Amino acid sequence: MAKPVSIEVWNPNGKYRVVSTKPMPGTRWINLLVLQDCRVEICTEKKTILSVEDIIALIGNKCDGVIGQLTEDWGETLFSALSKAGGKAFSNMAVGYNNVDVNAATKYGVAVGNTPGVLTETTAELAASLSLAASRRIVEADGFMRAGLYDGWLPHLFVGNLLKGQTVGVIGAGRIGSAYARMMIEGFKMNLIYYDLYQATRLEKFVTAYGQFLKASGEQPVTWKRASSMDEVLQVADVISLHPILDKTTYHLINKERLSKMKKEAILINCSRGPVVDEEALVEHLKQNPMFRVGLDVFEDEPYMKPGLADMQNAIVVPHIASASKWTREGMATLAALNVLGKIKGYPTWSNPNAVDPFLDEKSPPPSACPSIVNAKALGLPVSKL
Ligand SMILES: NC(=O)C1=CN([C@@H]2O[C@H](COP(=O)(O)OP(=O)(O)OC[C@H]3O[C@@H](n4cnc5c(N)ncnc54)[C@H](O)[C@@H]3O)[C@@H](O)[C@H]2O)C=CC1
Ligand SMILES: O=C(O)C(=O)CO
Repeated sequence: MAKPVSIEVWNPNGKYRVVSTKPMPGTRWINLLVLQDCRVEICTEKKTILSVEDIIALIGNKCDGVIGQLTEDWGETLFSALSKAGGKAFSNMAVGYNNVDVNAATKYGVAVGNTPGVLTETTAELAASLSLAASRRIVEADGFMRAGLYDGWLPHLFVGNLLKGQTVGVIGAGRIGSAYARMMIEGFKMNLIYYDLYQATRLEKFVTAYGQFLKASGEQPVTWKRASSMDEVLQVADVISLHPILDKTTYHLINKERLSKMKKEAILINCSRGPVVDEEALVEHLKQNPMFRVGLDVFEDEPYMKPGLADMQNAIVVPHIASASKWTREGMATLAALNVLGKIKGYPTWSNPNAVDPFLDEKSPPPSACPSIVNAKALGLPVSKL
């Protein structure tokens, strides 16, 4: 770091120094930290992505914990700097933590938090929005209107796909993948095929029960299938949505060969992480297959798009906004702050990171626990009995 970064300070005389690398939505997260004797320093630098050097400067000589962002490279260098400054806690303001070297954090005794659950429905809603926008060509049609090209109703104007009765394919049927699947099944009566390393039992039960309900109402029941391979999903589904974590096993999960297995008129949605898709291969596929459509919230080299993608009419692109609802972003800030606070105060970790609601209830104080620490086991941290 060359020069000091600009900061805003809350509770200057607080005992514990907590740094947030970005201003975050809402004030509850600040109040919770201040109430527990933290001096909160928020980086207000007008630079979207902070470098490792910027963050080292923010950490300084004494820092108890940091709340960071998914755009930052939290590896050996930063965890070593944080540990030298006496820090024992870091939390991403995100559920995904592929930007964090968890082993390095563990080596330096730093707990790594993330923010599961609070963004499940919001993210799934964006995936559903992109699915609808792509199937009904909403963005193309909007551009056509604004360009003054509409001169009357035509039988062939922006004809898209009907979702009802088609098959939705989910790759990675965890929290978000399952929530998305439910929206598409319940909302549009699509059948489900999914691929995950684990069985999505609750999702399967839901589809079975919903299918029975539809049948009892005299309607066509919906069905589900757990695919034995990802390729089966690609071959069968009309709309495919990607929701796995990003790791070595999911890097370029969708590549040239896999794209070629999908239906020519399929829709591919990605609200997981950009590198899950080989974006260059995708651009080529979009060029060769004009009826194939994609809805992308994430990109391989964010904030950039691969050459040619922005020119494709059959692609809808939005800037990583899947979790961007007010309630969710405020909740993410709260969970991230409570992860850091909990570790500083020596609280145990919450027993179930899939059930973090008690931390989000603004009317009552949060439990004395860290909502979600991903290396809790490796660090031997106690588990909350609450
Ligand atoms: N675009 C955005 O703004 C957002 C993106 N995300 C991304 O979504 C990801 C998923 O989040 P959650 O659903 O909360 O996580 P989760 O852990 O509940 O679900 C991930 C699922 O992926 C599955 N999986 C892992 N490796 C796989 C593989 N090789 N093949 C197939 N499935 C595999 C897991 O078994 C799990 O069921 C996050 O890790 C993050 O990267 C999450 C929130 C917002
Ligand atoms: O939480 C995440 O992983 C995101 O991508 C932003 O919500």
